Amino acid sequence: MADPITKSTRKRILFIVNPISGTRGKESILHIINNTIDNETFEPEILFTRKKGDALQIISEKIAEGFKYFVAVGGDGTVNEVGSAIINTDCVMGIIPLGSGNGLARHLRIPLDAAKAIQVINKLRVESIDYGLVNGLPFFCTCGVGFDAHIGYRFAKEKGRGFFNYVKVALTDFISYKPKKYKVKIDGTQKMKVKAFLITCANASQYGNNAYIAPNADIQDGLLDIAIMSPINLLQAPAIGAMLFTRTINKSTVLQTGKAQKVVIKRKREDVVHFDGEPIIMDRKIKITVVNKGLRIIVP
Ligand SMILES: Nc1ncnc2c1ncn2[C@@H]1O[C@H](COP(=O)(O)OP(=O)(O)OP(=O)(O)O)[C@@H](O)[C@H]1O
Repeated sequence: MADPITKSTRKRILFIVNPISGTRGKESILHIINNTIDNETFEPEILFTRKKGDALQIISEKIAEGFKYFVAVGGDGTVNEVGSAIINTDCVMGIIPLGSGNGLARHLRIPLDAAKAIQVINKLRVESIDYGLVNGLPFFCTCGVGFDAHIGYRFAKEKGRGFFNYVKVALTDFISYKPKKYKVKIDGTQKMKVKAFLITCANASQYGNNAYIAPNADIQDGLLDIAIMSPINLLQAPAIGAMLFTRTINKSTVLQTGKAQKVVIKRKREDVVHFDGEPIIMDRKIKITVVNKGLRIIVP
């Protein structure tokens, strides 16, 4: 008599690889995933994106096929695409951090080594984290206006990726960048007019590459950390840079900080905004809010 057909109880997991993220080639990742994933728990499939925005389309099709686990293989832009596709669902995101900055993975202490990141996925410890919305667009690490948005815009046009290209763009543009005037309203009550080098709303503590703009950010507290940096000159820049990387920027006199559920920023005209380092031109008025624990994610 033939064996009865048994339905697999393995969890279907899709690895979505962004081939252009970071500086490393992605050929070896296929072997690393296949050799490391726990095949008793998971039934893996691996797909490469072909263009920006692909992940959203792929994920909506795969949810219909019964997939619940989606792994972003790339940097914060890839994490943003995968995360945005599954917010407020019972789907779960994993990360293999192969990008340039890897801010969310670093915040969550997901190992930067691919095999070790997959071992974290195998353990399947799931937590819910907050995400932000900037004029309706989700972000998981940071969003902002000013110099960081300007650099995101310039970096997106660069052919090369990676930390050194990022630093090259930042150093080249620092001298010519002109701080701008903003009206800021925090939680509907606190109003201020500022001239700022940048304004960042942080869900996670860092931009990526361990550059901590909001060292005390808690990704589960239902609040955004606001950082308003006053205009700085060339002489101040090295010390400010050092404070970013030593988690002490919140002690600097050039930074005003606070926590909020809602921030409204008004500028003179429409201009660039970044969400997780991805640049986009937005209206002069930007509304930034936070959704408490709206994304399920695998953490160490
Ligand atoms: N196949 C593809 N071809 C071109 N661009 C892609 C493709 N797949 C995704 N993208 C886009 O590539 C951009 C960069 O990806 P990602 O942010 O993951 O890498 P990164 O910039 O090197 O890392 P990080 O954001 O951590 O600094 C994102 O805007 C993403 O949407």
